[in-house]
This record gives sequence, C-alpha cells and structure tokens, in this order.
Amino acid sequence: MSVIIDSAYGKANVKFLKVKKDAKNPKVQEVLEANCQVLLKGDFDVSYTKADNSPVVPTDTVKNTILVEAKNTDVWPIERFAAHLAKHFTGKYSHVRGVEITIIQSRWTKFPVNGKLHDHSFRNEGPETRRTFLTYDKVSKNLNITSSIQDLTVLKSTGSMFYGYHQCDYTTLKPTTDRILSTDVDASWQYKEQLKSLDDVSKLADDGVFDNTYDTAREVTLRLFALENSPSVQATMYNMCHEILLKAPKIDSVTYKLPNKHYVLYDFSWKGIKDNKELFYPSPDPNGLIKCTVGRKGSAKL
Ligand SMILES: O=c1[nH]c(=O)c2[nH]c(=O)[nH]c2[nH]1
Repeated sequence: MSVIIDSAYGKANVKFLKVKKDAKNPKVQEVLEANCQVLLKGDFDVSYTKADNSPVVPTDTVKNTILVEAKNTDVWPIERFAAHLAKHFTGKYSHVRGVEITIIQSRWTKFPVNGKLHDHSFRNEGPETRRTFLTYDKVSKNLNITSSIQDLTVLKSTGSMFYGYHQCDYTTLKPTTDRILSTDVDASWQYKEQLKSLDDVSKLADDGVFDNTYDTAREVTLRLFALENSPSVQATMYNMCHEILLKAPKIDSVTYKLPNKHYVLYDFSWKGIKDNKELFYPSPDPNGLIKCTVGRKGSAKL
C-alpha cells in the first residue's frame, strides 16, 4: 500500500512589473519586477491517488490570483506581498492548509543624469536578485520567512590569503598571503521569532524592517569583502553573519553559501617567464563551496 508523504503544486515563473507613481508628482516613479512561484499544500491527496480533480484549484487560477492581487495590493516589499498571497490562498480555500511562496525581484535602480537620479529611468544590475521564501501552515500557524541576496558577483584582486591549513600526503595547494578572491554571494537571513502571524509581516514591512535588513546585509557583505584582509572564505563569511546579526535585531540567523571561484596564474615557464604575477585564467570548475549558518548564542534550536 502506498501513501502520499508530501505534496505541493502551483504556478512557477509568474512574472510582472509594477509601476508606482508618486502621488504628488506622477512622473516620479518606482518599478518592481518580480518572478513569483506559489505552491499550495492541503487536502489534495485524491487528485494524486484517485484522479479526482474536484479539490484542485487550477494552477491557472493561481497565476490569475497572483496577477490580480499584484495589481490591487501593495507589492513593496516582496515579503509583504508574499504574506498577502499566503493569507489569500489559505483564507479563500478551506482545504488549502498552507503555502510555499517564492518571489524573486530583479534589481532595477535609478541612475544619475546631470548629477541627479532620474525620476523614471532605471538600469538593470545584471543577474543579482533580491528574494523571499515564505512558508505558512494555517493549522500549526507555523510561519517562516527567509529573504536573500543571490548572484551578487564580486572579485578582489588582492587582500585575500589562505595559509595554515591542514597538510597531508594529498596536499598540493601552496599557501598564499596574496590571492584573488571571487564569489557569487548567496546570503540569506531568517525571520521566525518575530513572526507570530501573517499580520506581523505587514507591521514589520510598515516599519521598514525587510528593506532595512536587505540593505544592511548587502552593505555589510560588500564592505567586509572589500576591507577585510581575508584569512579564508570561512572566516570572512562568519564575520559578515556576525555583523548582520548585530545590526538586524529582527532576524534569527544568517546563512551564506559562497563558491570560491578560483583564478589561477598562467604558467609561462615554457617561454622562460618565471615571474608571472598578473595574468590569470578563470578556472570554471571545480570550485570551492563554503556554507555556514550563524545564529544568536543561547537560541540555537536542536
Ligand atoms: O578560503 C578558502 N577556504 C578553503 O577551505 C579552501 N580550500 C582551498 O583549497 N582553498 C581555500 N580557500
């Protein structure tokens, strides 16, 4: 006898761009481009086990809902919109027990023209995104939000070291006090203790908590990356987590996941050149991959 252990379904890659006009000066505008994924969880087992579609809210309806709600409600910040969608789906359909919602925001930023940020012209900052992932279960009232920065690619050409590591008969790496350090930042932070209900999300949003935490995480990441003479990816990412936790009291933990994208000096010994210190090649693979989650002392949950 087989049994459904877990299931979820919904719509992925529901995309929109919303324009917000300043009430006093409608030419002053903001934009938010988003890619949304909403998965429903609940009493849907018969649709899998008995081919009974009667409880299935079509994924097409999920898509329509995301778009209509994006038109009719505030989508800034994305955490507020995710909580609004969670409330909608779990409130409207009695058999929807919970949701898993992901919203990915592109980075459109205003650029200066004649020394002043233009009112309604934006440049796309590449693959970097701001994200939020919300899970909610209306029976247990369990609510989690993890927000993140992804694909922020950085490189420093000096100010990074790696020495003093474990040595054995498999070790070929040479210690260095001067290397290139490059990574695609994936930094995320978790809200849990401050979120007792979906309504708490709009309160935190009104207080600017989600935007401020995002700005803090990004600022700390870039500043420490640049300023620290990094002893290792591990030590630098820990310092980033520590400073974000100090500056963002509403979050419980911070997670970094950083590839160490190696740049390797070309070997010109075949040409008699022995002092190459400036011409590198990007080594596409393999890459290091280093992760850690840092929480507040005394609050670690086992
Ligand atoms: O910062 C680093 N951490 C490592 O664990 C490691 N391992 C390695 O080969 N190079 C590096 N660099």
